[in-house]
Amino acid sequence: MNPQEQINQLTDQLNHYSFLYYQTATSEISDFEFDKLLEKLSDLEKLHPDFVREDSPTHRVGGTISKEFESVTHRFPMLSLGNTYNAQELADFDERVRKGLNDEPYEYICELKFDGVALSMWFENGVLTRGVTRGDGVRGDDITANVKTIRTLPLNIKAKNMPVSFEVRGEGFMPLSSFENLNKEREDIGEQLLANPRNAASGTFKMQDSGVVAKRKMDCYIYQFLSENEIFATHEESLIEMKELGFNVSPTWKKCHNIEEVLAFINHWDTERHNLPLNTDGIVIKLNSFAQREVLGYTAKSPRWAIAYKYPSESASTLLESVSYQVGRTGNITPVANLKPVLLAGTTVKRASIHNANEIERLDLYLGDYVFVEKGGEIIPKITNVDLSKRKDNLEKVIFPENCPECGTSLIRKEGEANHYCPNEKGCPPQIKGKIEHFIQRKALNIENLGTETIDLFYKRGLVKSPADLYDLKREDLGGLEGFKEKSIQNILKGVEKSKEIPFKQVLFGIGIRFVGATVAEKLASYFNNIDAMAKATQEELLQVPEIGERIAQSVVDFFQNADNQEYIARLKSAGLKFTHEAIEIVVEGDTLAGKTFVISGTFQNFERDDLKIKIEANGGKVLSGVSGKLNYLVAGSEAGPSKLEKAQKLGVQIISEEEFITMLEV
Ligand SMILES: NC(=O)c1ccc[n+]([C@@H]2O[C@H](COP(=O)([O-])OP(=O)(O)OC[C@H]3O[C@@H](n4cnc5c(N)ncnc54)[C@H](O)[C@@H]3O)[C@@H](O)[C@H]2O)c1
Ligand SMILES: [Zn+2]
Repeated sequence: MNPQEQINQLTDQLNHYSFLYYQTATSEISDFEFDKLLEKLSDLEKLHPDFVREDSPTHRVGGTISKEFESVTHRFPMLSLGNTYNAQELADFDERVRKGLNDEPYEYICELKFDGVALSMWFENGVLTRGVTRGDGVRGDDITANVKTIRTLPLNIKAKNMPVSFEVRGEGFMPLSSFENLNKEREDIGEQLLANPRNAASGTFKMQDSGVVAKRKMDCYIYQFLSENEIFATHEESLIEMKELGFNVSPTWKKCHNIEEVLAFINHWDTERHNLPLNTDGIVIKLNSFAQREVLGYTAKSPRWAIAYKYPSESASTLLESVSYQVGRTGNITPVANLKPVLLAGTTVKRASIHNANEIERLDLYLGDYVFVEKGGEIIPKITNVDLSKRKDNLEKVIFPENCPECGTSLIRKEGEANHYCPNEKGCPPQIKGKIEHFIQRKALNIENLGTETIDLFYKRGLVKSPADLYDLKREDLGGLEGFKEKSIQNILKGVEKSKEIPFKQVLFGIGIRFVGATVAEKLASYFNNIDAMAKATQEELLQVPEIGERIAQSVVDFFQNADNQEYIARLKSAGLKFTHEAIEIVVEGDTLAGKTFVISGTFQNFERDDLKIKIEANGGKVLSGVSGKLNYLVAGSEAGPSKLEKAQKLGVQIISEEEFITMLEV
């Protein structure tokens, strides 16, 4: 291949990876490999400037803008960062800075490189007016409503000495705890898990429904202040002042006077960063003085006064021994690689997920291959690629099975879905056992003393094939079981008995309707009050329930139309489970709000929504569901529905804040 062909090939290849990375949040190669290819292209371009293509990834910021949001032109371009992977490249950077500044003294500020999405927040007269993504660096998506759901982001800056208009930038992220909760919820309802917090964050910030974004408890670390006239002399000053103003500046930054101190910072955080509430993938080293930054300037893609040092993502090579196929509660089939144990980032890895059939095809796996496993931002290690240099002849190709490995039923793959699943809901053992495990979990029927092994045993003995069978269990049935002492038998039966007191919303979650997670079950329970009303509801009626969309509505309708499910519910009913919603008893506190009507919208600092409702009713007020001309007050929280606000304004309904509501109570 001649240099021009090579440049063409690399350009196409890198643009392809970038497209996947930014638009579909998937990576076909590791970031390290991507950056190596980019460096190779950049080197070739320097040698052959005539062949540089217009669409070269070396001089463009990677993202794009999407159709779903209004696009906004940045007042100051939002650039990327140059990156390095080793101390030598870092020393080279330092050398360039030193030369560029003609040996003047200088300082660096080191920060962690937070692994999320870059956000830009505009303030006018102290008020947050816009939140914008980086996009292609010149224009980004206006995602103001979503950005406003970030609790740590002040919506209003009171300080007097601020410019009329200014901008702060930072990294929006999904805290690891939110990420884990979200995946737990998805697991509960049999949905595909999200790969890593960064993808989850970039997907979440681009959602249309900011109510859903609010629930995901996103956060943002602020690391940059911008205004037309520079008001700070150094980056350090700006960080201190922004913190003072109430912005969420991570306290992890440090001033360094030379590259040795920078290296010490890098070493310190290499291990320490794993204790932070979010993923980080490196360190950002920035020149402290703004005047000196001006001197060094920018390339088309990144500032010359800053650089990112990326921690090499830990990767190991090991033998692929076999692939097993796990069947989930909802019939999802997940291929899992069984590996020769290998040490990776301090833990021994024996298994790695391969996600689905597409991934098997992409990797082109053979049993006996040596594969690279990486932990990256992911919780479960994954196979990134095959070490082809070690591939032997006559290996057996890994082929995704056509039949369920547990029950033999032909697998199904719905159009447009990546996953295969086993449709034999009623007869496939792991699906049956999975449903029972789902049913007894703490958030559902909370039956203590029943573990996976016991369920397995009960199932094998033909004692329990459905959660409903639990309620038919008798002392005598369990008496003959090996290893069961009288005491544990009694405990199990007691636990089953106690579950009859569990509130309807938890029972509804426990019965395991597809896509009905704990929160959705709660919404449905309080809307319909009992299971019969819900079972009779049409798709249209279900869509009236707050936050219930097409997919859930359809799944609920399908569930209740199925004769087996009807019998299942009937059995649970006759066992005495609660199928009626018991409204919380309201304890009267006073009558300050007597005769007044309220609609609640958004989220609140001092109350959960339900508590706010109780508070209003306890003080004699009435809560309505929709805004009308007769309504007295709309209590608007931090992400109040725009349509409700608009309607209230039109109809002249008084809109009050949470604080104003609290003051009303104090009168
Ligand atoms: N694997 C793939 O297929 C693939 C494809 C495309 C890009 N990538 C990866 O993405 C990288 C390019 O992404 P990029 O352009 O967003 O660059 P980048 O993520 O390497 O660096 C720039 C970004 O860092 C973030 N950042 C975090 N903490 C910061 C701090 N303290 N100060 C300043 N900025 C901070 C900002 O969001 C900024 O936009 C590549 O180097 C590559 O590793 C991978
Ligand atoms: Zn099966």
